[in-house]
Amino acid sequence: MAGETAGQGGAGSANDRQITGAKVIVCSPGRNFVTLKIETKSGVTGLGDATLNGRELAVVAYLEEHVIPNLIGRDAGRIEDIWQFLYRGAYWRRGPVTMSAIAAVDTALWDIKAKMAGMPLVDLLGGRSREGVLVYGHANGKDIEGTLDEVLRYKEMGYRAIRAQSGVPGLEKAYGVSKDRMFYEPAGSELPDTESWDTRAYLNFLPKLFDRLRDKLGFEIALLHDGHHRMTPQEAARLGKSLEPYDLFWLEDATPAENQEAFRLIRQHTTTPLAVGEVFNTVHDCRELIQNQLIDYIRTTVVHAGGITHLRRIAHLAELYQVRTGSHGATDLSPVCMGAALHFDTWVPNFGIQEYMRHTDLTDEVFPHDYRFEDGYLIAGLTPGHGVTIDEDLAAKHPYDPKQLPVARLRDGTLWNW
Ligand SMILES: O=C(O)[C@@H](O)[C@@H](O)[C@H](O)[C@H](O)CO
Ligand SMILES: [Mg+2]
Repeated sequence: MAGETAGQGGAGSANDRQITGAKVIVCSPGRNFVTLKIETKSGVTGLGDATLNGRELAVVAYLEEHVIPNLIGRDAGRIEDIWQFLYRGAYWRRGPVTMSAIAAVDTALWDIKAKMAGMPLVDLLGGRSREGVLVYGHANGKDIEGTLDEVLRYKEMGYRAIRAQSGVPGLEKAYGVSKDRMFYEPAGSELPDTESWDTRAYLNFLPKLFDRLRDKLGFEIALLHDGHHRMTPQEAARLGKSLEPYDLFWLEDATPAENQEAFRLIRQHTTTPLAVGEVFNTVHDCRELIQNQLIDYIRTTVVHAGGITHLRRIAHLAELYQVRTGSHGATDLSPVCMGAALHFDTWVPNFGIQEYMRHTDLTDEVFPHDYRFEDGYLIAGLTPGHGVTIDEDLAAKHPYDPKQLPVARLRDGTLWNW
């Protein structure tokens, strides 16, 4: 770009920072991941996660057709300007596909900038606010005793916070209960499976699960639960109230949050902490929730909420209203997202907790990384950048495998929120 000299866009010269190429790597080491790799003239490259579970190829097309051609020749150091170009310049703003594509670019550019500055991403963001990032794991079972066994197993593994999801009597399937004990992969078929749902059965059952868990565990371990968008506000209020004796760390996705006002009704009835936001893509999806303190934790992520640049804006707004971060971290967010998220989590002042569903060993081989689990925390590494790379040869051995998320229907056949 005309008139640029070293220092205007960060480490290295503008020439070094010039974007010379970018490519999308799609792979499926057990599940699908979409990764954007940006190359600069200096040879320094950066990675961003662009995985949108069940809609992966939409983001691939968006990146390849509408984003990458606009990146070539730009200064990789101008992260904000590129973000604004991709957001405002798109005209059709917001939404999961657009914001996941922008997120991948943004994450890769932050990775490049930190590498060129020779520092771990957390230092570029402002330095460590904590040594380790408190994480929660996913324990689930087909019934109360099965779930209790899994919660105890996660406690043995060193987790200090554990999400508990159980099968519900009378229902063939329930959200969050996996066939494979460690790795819950809901996108299990090329076209959506149909799962049946009965909210009343769930509402009458769940307090019994947490009563048993607290009776066995006591109150030291933080317990979480994901309602996964299934309840009406009034039903969520009833559940939150019934769970108060069990001191949950949070009740997540209590009701669909397109209508942010719905949380006011839940808030009036219960002190159970509320978390929401894994499906949000910009600050506009959660502004009223945060400003009216209708929630306690915001679940937005690096990969689905516009990258580090936008997630930082959401966290700053949340900080003003004493809302803490609690980023989504399911297995359908790649290790690239987890790596960047951990640097963000280690810096962000109003940190709450980080979801950590653990990836399979094969996924970790495709995405070598320097973060590690220790005594209930994840510790971000000291490698310059976000600390995650990709083994492209190994990735190429695991091609895309079309999968979609399930749908849910009530007993009368009504299509419901999965
Ligand atoms: O909180 C969670 O981890 C869940 O809501 C996710 O497992 C979610 O169902 C998947 O990420 C959807 O792809
Ligand atoms: Mg969730």
